Amino acid sequence: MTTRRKFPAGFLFGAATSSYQIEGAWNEDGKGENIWDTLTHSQPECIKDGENGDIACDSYHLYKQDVRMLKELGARFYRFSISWSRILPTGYTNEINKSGIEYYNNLIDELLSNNIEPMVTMFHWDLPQPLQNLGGWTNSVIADRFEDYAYVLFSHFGDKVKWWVTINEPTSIIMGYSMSIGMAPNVMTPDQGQYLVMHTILLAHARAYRLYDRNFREKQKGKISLAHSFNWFEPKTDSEEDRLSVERTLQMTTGWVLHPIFSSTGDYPPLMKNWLREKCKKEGYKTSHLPEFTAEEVELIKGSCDFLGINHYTTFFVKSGLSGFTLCKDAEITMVQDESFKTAASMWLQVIPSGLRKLLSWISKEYGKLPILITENGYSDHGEINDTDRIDYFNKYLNSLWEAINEDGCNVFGYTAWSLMDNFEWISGYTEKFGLYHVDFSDPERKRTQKRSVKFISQLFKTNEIPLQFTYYYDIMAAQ
Ligand SMILES: O=S(=O)(O)CCCN1CCN(CCO[C@@H]2O[C@H](CO)[C@@H](O)[C@H](O)[C@H]2O)CC1
Repeated sequence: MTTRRKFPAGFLFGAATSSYQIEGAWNEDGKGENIWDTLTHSQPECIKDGENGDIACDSYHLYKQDVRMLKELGARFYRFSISWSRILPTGYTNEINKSGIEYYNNLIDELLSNNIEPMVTMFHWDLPQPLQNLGGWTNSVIADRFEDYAYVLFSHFGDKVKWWVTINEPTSIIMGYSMSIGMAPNVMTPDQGQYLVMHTILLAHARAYRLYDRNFREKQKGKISLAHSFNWFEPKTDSEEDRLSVERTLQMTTGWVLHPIFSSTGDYPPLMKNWLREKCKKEGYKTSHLPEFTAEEVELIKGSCDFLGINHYTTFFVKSGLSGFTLCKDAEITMVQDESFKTAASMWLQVIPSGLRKLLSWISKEYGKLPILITENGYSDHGEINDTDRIDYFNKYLNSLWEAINEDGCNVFGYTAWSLMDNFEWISGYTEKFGLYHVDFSDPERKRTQKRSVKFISQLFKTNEIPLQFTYYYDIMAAQ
């Protein structure tokens, strides 16, 4: 299209990373061990290239270079995560690591002196190992530990940090307790395990939110959310059973997280409660795998977000029944891909931009015009400097976002590119690259180099308008 597509005035553009993926200094200056240190050291076979985050991008020492890159991008904010075990080496607040506090204060001050807003993710998967030894997120006591950790963060950084994301991607965290794909802590719990993990995560998130309400909000005036991984789903065929499968998948992956927080009733989605009660009974279990919230817990969680953070990458096609890959076994559905769409270096990531507009409209229909921040969106390749596929991806997804805002009236107030720079991509190690900046992991200096997509993103960030000279034609989904 040749029409100029401008985002609303004041639209917030930024870039994101996470502590374990970029910092390195895994055991430096008093940092404690976390579950990704444990996994990559004791089970390197879980990682595609056997690699780890011991050094990663070495941002613990090179954070000033990272801020320079954000400045060059014209980023309004930087979404980074704080390593729980760098602040609290044992996970408990009996020992607060001064060097950890100092590192994040230095990073925050460097950002603020460059007019870049710090946006802090409190937990991005790197749980202190001692807390995993208690059972990790399957143990509801972690909600208490998370509230204590939140108190330390609000007290030390809340005067300068006005944007908080409590927990990154609850439905990805459960993978480490329920799927044998190698995500930390890589413990296979019985089927009930993933539901205990989500139960604790929702309580932990809400406890941090209410703590902020009670002790900090009046003085610090910040905003808090969580970041939900929301990949869209399309029915594989237009059969009734495939369309029902999509609705069931949406309720049992996204409703699982958002219904307790954003629905008028709170609590888990009725469809999910009924489906699991029937399924567990049929399979001979005494009770449903889904734990129950008390009435006060329903109230504690309901409304516990000032905005909604959405991480979106791709769309899956869903058919009923279990006949292959699925991210929601209990929904009895299978997720397939359509080879007519381009696939990134990450096999799970297909370029289907219409999915972003559709999921935003689904949220509006389900929960109303919530203020939404896209907290992650990006494309992976093998580290090419001339990353035209990444530009094509951003161009298409930003057009889809623009249409959701301007044609569907969705209340999206910002967008975060994943990621500022190439980094440790979890079980894919360094074999898949999401960065706007290339990082040379064979260079002890971890040299950062601008990729071509920086030209596209920096022009977007600075003009608030989708650059036209990069325009490619939309995929067929958007045309339908
Ligand atoms: O192939 S499978 O589907 O069986 C599992 C593969 C592992 N998935 C990949 C996608 N990730 C959600 C996105 O994960 C997010 O997106 C980024 C890119 O992945 C990460 O770097 C960020 O840390 C994370 O917030 C969850 C873990």
